[in-house]
Amino acid sequence: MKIKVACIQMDIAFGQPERNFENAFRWIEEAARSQCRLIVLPELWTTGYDLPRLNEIGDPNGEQLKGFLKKCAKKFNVDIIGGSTAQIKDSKFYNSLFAVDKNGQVVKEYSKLHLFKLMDEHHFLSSGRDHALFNLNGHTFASFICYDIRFPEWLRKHVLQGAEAIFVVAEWPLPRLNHWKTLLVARAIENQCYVVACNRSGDDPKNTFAGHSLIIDPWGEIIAEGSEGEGLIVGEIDMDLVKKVRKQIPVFDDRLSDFY
Ligand SMILES: NC(=O)CCC(=O)C(=O)O
Repeated sequence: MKIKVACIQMDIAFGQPERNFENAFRWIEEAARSQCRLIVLPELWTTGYDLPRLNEIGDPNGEQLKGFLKKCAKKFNVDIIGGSTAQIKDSKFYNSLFAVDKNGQVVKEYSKLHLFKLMDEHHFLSSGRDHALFNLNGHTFASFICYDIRFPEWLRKHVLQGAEAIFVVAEWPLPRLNHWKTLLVARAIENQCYVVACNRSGDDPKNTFAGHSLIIDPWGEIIAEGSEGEGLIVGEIDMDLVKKVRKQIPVFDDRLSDFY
């Protein structure tokens, strides 16, 4: 089965959810017009890293983002991995991802496990406790948030439980572009699965972001890559290729799990 996917590599208006919802809607409309059936948004795209103002601009129980995603999914008949939002839950803040299918059903909620100290997340956010696995149209996928990709064991755990594609939503800064690309290609090769990684573009008061969203096949080939600016990064993922690569080099049969 082949799926045309789009990463929405958008700029984010700092601390201005309304502007970001308008911008995201335009991009989703354009992706749907380009026949993309699965759409991915970046990390914390509703607010950016305006963490000190989350009391004011955070999303209570993620309802604002979920409502938006459900509406877009049904209107455009697309599945959406809706990036993440600063969710307010039980008086705490989480960096939470929601995925919604084309019928408007929420199929996944995942809150970022590894908080990134360099961007002050640990001062404002709580770490999630969910796994990242979900089912979409008969396929098992897993979705992670930015810094999570530096923890190969966390991603591997999900692949061992059946993930055929890994989705990553990010706000990854430009000075570490080399890490972004290298880590993502490595995650695709070692796990023999697709990696679809959506980064933001633009600046906030502290960072310039890298863009360079990537779609990488299970052989580690980059099939689509963004520039630094805003744009749609589009590619086709072929779930049969995952099986073929895993057959050609049977890493999962050859693992010696008694040793590690
Ligand atoms: N938003 C993030 O988690 C950024 C992670 C990052 O930049 C890194 O180098 O890791």
